[in-house]
Amino acid sequence: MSDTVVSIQRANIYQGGNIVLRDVNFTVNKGEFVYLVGKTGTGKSSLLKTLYGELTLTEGEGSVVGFDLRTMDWKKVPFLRRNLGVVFQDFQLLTDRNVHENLRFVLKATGWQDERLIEEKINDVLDKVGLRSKGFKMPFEMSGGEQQRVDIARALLNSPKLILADEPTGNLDPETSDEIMQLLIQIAKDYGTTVLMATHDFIVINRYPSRMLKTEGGRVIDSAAVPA
Ligand SMILES: Nc1ncnc2c1ncn2[C@@H]1O[C@H](COP(=O)(O)OP(=O)(O)OP(=O)(O)O)[C@@H](O)[C@H]1O
Repeated sequence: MSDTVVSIQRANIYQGGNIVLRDVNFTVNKGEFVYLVGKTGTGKSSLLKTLYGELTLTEGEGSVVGFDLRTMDWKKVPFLRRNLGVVFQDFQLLTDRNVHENLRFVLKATGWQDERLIEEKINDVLDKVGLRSKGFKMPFEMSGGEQQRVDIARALLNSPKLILADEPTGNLDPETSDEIMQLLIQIAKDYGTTVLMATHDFIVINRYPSRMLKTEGGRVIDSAAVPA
């Protein structure tokens, strides 16, 4: 049981009073790499938002990295978020400061105080994404692929058990998408980090096949639950 990182059971997910997904059932274990796919408007973002506490789960059961989504309130959301890494399509780096300062900002905001540990952590995550020598660069001086690596480094700062990635290759050319995919898969393998990645990119999925959760017709279909 301790290997379960995400568990959603009999969940109904709503947006603005309308049901978007019903009777959602799946679990994801430590170190798994899982795609979240589905046509536009079928509920991928709603599901991700439920997992990171932006949408409240009101029906069914859910736990994410040990947090019970049913008892989640606004006071607990920051604690949940500290145990997650979230990676978006559009990087969302602070444009007025360099890479090192971007990472430092997040650590400070999440309660880190010891300067030596902060330095060590920043170097550690930059190493993990292959950007050790680029800490002084401003975001606008970096390529899209490098910015996405910084975003992944930022997601790794608090050693999350789970990374939620929303279209992380959406703005990248095929070659750079490959590099980012290899990095995410490597992170899952080397550190046992679970990755749940929403994507429309079937080139990526075909090159790096893995378990898929598909939103369709108001349901979530789990490729792991469908007999071959
Ligand atoms: N804040 C909101 N209020 C009301 N309805 C919403 C809200 N956000 C999304 N919806 C509706 O919920 C449904 C699912 O939207 P969602 O954003 O989860 O889909 P998606 O699969 O992530 O789409 P995309 O791939 O375009 O991001 C859609 O019908 C959408 O119009």
